[in-house]
Amino acid sequence: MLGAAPVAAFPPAVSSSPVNKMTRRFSGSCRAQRISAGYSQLEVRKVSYRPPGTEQSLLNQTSLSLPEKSFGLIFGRSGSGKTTLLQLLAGLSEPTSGSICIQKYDDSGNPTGLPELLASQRVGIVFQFPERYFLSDTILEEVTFGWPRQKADSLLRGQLALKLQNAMNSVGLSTIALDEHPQSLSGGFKRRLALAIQLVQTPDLLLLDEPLAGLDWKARADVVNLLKDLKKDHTILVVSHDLRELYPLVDRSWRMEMGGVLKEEPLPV
Ligand SMILES: Nc1ncnc2c1ncn2[C@@H]1O[C@H](COP(=O)(O)OP(=O)(O)OP(=O)(O)O)[C@@H](O)[C@H]1O
Repeated sequence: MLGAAPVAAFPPAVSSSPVNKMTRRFSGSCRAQRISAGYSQLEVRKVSYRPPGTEQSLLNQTSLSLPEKSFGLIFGRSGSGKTTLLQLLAGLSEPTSGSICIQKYDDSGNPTGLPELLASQRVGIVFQFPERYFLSDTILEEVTFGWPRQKADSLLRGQLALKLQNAMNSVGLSTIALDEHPQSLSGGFKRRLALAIQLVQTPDLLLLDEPLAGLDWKARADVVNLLKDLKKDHTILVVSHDLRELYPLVDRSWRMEMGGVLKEEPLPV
């Protein structure tokens, strides 16, 4: 299990920094040149997985692709392999075969460069009932778990404080007291905190296993609204049985069939 790591006691940065609100004006004959930025997407390519020491494959040639800043949802029967796939994506286990990578494309949809393997440091995962794994006595310690406690120079301290502030802002927790106990929060706010713990690492991909499980109707609506906001800036892949509530957010969806076979199909709602 996790040991007691030193914790930073950095206060959030005081001033709120508006994110890129500057607008540019072009006058006369001066024209804005279109920059071809392209896009990147997560690609799971024919991934199979057989746990070490077992004969049975839990995933069978699973493939999916999810463009950046999209919301993907995997549904299917209990025991079909959905959580196993999230664990592979998070780098907690290695596929037996196949690959998990990020591929860049130009605006015309042509691949640019070689695919890059997805680094586990770039992935945040929130397990089912994440509040059960809160270990610290304060919200600040929980979010900054593992940060250097002392001897950080002022530049690093400033950067970490900004990361903390951005993460708390993005989950709507910027006004809560950071010295409160995490377990004193309501159910919905505990889920917000669990998301902030991942977002503070600025992941490229956010994986959520049953984000609405165990919440009352109000907290569920609260988390759905939060995910709608997060979707604007993050690539999110969710495993859930709560199809009706998440339906408005979903860009791509897949059914996981028993035996770990994944098929892209619309949500049956
Ligand atoms: N390390 C392992 N060794 C052997 N079997 C495993 C291992 N991990 C998971 N399983 C089995 O693999 C199957 C798929 O499990 P998984 O948790 O991925 O399913 P799931 O679709 O997420 O189910 P649920 O919806 O209930 O969470 C289950 O039958 C599970 O018992």
